[in-house]
Amino acid sequence: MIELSHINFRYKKKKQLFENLSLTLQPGFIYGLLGKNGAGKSSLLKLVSGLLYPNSGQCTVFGHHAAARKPAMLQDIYMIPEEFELPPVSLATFVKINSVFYTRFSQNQLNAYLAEFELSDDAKLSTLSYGQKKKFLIAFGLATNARVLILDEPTNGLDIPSKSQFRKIMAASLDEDKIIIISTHQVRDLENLIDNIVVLEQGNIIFNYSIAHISERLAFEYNLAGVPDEEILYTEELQGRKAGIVKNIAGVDSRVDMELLFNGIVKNAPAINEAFANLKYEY
Ligand SMILES: Nc1ncnc2c1ncn2[C@@H]1O[C@H](COP(=O)(O)OP(=O)(O)OP(=O)(O)O)[C@@H](O)[C@H]1O
Repeated sequence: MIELSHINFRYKKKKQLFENLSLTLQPGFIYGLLGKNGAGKSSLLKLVSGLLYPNSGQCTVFGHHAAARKPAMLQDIYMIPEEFELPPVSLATFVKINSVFYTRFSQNQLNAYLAEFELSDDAKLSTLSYGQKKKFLIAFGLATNARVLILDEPTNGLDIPSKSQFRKIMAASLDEDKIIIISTHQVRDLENLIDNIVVLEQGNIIFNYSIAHISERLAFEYNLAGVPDEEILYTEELQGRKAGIVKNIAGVDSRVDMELLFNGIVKNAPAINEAFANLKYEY
């Protein structure tokens, strides 16, 4: 479990970013971390991986204090940042040097992921494209079998077939011990992959629900003509029609449209959250 409790954090000479922020992330789930530019997503991920220290409050990762960055925690967490630099060595050399830090690293799994992404381990990292480097890091990160995998904009730079491979590989790699956090603006890339959505705005968590609860409480409509106003939570123009989010009165689970949902939350989080009143959690 990852537990952020009562976190206060500000960058030097900047205003407070997180004020009394608390968040619990459970194993066995893939979390989508969303938010506009500057909302605090990368900062939150850095707090979880111990790369930033809170001014007060604490973050624990499977019981370890993230900020202490002890080996026991570091071998259980792998973060793929949005921007990275890789040394000018072959994939195999990188793996040889870095895999020793991860006690559950599996070469067999790595080989399978590399094959899926059509990467050969004798290639030099410096000769790979950005998308290929990213695929390599995703493959390596998964093969570490760290219980916490953090991916910042993982599908950025991936072509369309690679995005489907990514979804397939991620979904298959999740087990009941793992926590996967994916931060992204490419919300459509998360469809059918994530279990929970956490939305940040100016350092505050403005939405935090599971996809199961969302599809139970909300419905996504592409033609709102005839829908009574009191059932409508959010509307936008889509190809000349009014699309939007409505209360799921029928109670039939609906398909979650991530883009509509995100737009709705950003425009009017209180109205969307209202639909989740009296929700009973069954963790
Ligand atoms: N190293 C830093 N020093 C000072 N301020 C920073 C630093 N990094 C981020 N910030 C500020 O903290 C706030 C949150 O930034 P952060 O990078 O966490 O947002 P984000 O949600 O990841 O944004 P994006 O979607 O653009 O990547 C922003 O106002 C940003 O200017």
